[in-house]
Amino acid sequence: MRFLAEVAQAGAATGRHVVKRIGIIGTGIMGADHARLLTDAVSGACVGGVFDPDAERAGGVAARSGGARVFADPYALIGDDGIDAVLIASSDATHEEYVLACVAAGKPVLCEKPLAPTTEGCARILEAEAAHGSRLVTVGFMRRFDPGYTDLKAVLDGGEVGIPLMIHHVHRNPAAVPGIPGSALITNSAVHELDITRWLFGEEITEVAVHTPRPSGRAGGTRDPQLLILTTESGVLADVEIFVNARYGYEVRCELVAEEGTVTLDAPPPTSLRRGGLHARELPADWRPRFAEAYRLELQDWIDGTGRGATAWDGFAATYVAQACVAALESGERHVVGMPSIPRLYRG
Ligand SMILES: NC(=O)c1ccc[n+]([C@@H]2O[C@H](COP(=O)([O-])OP(=O)(O)OC[C@H]3O[C@@H](n4cnc5c(N)ncnc54)[C@H](O)[C@@H]3O)[C@@H](O)[C@H]2O)c1
Ligand SMILES: O[C@H]1[C@H](O)[C@@H](O)[C@H](O)[C@@H](O)[C@H]1O
Repeated sequence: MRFLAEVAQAGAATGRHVVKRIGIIGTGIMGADHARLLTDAVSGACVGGVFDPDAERAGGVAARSGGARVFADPYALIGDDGIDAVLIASSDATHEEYVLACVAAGKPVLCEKPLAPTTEGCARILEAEAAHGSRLVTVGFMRRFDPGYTDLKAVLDGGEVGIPLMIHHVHRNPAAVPGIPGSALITNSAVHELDITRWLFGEEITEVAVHTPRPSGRAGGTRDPQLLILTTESGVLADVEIFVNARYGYEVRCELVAEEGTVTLDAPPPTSLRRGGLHARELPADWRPRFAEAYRLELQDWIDGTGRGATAWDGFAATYVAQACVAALESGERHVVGMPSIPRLYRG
């Protein structure tokens, strides 16, 4: 984020240590976790204020963040002179209105994924940023900072395994809210694989298909699991198994298949137990332990203004492909994505 970089430079020039005061909107699981990281694990930042409709929850996070202010109005937080940048971790449907308010106020904003659940909502954000004239928005696709994914990309980009042909993704959660629509598996969960596939290969997804086996009896009527088949511009085939009621734990892994070899991204930690005829490794209950380092690096990058995070365009593109996948799920047919061309603000 250019603004945060400028603040840092100003601090360096005057010899003062500048701490950016972050306002957090939404202090549920992710908002609380980001507040903890900003307070304890990220340098150059503090939590300046929080808002959540659940005032008690907001108060608890503020107290654990060194006594941050609790705002009664999210727009007052966004407009406050004591808040340098905003982190949005409220529910998906609320992201658009808060991101637009941040852009209107000229404040850098890190918005949890998805940027917005609809392409229309994402497009309104692109228009607002274009009218502002520079990038303010970062999207919380934290896998771009996960050491496993960055290693995999380095091997691929270094040419060590040659031309990529296929990638197999597995994304499993232990349990989801019973009966959620099948589309939510795509827009809320598989959207990570849509982003990471674009990022890994540096190209767009052009065609999608979605297959469903008989649904798990544990899914309360949801079409779960699903198998997404994606084709990229150069002809790489990516399959994504998304299974949000897998019961046994949280797991994300993948295997890249290329002309000269394969690269496997397995689930950390590396420690495993051999005992009584078994070789076992503990699995986390959710994404926070699995991607702890990715969240920390993502936040540090945002605070430092290095700008490696996903842009509003990346947020738009992921939602655009997700919408094509939802159409493919509903029709049972293959869909051509037809991605619009990238606006000038996001080129290069
Ligand atoms: N990057 C990741 O790996 C990751 C992981 C989990 C969740 N997420 C995303 O983070 C966001 C939050 O997810 P969560 O798991 O923390 O959910 P959560 O339900 O635990 O928290 C959401 C919070 O938003 C608050 N909220 C509801 N309506 C609001 C409004 N109008 N204004 C402000 N706050 C409002 C709720 O009171 C709640 O405290 C979601 O968009 C989700 O998709 C990202
Ligand atoms: O909102 C969460 C989050 O984005 C996690 O990273 C993902 O693994 C889950 O499937 C999803 O429900």
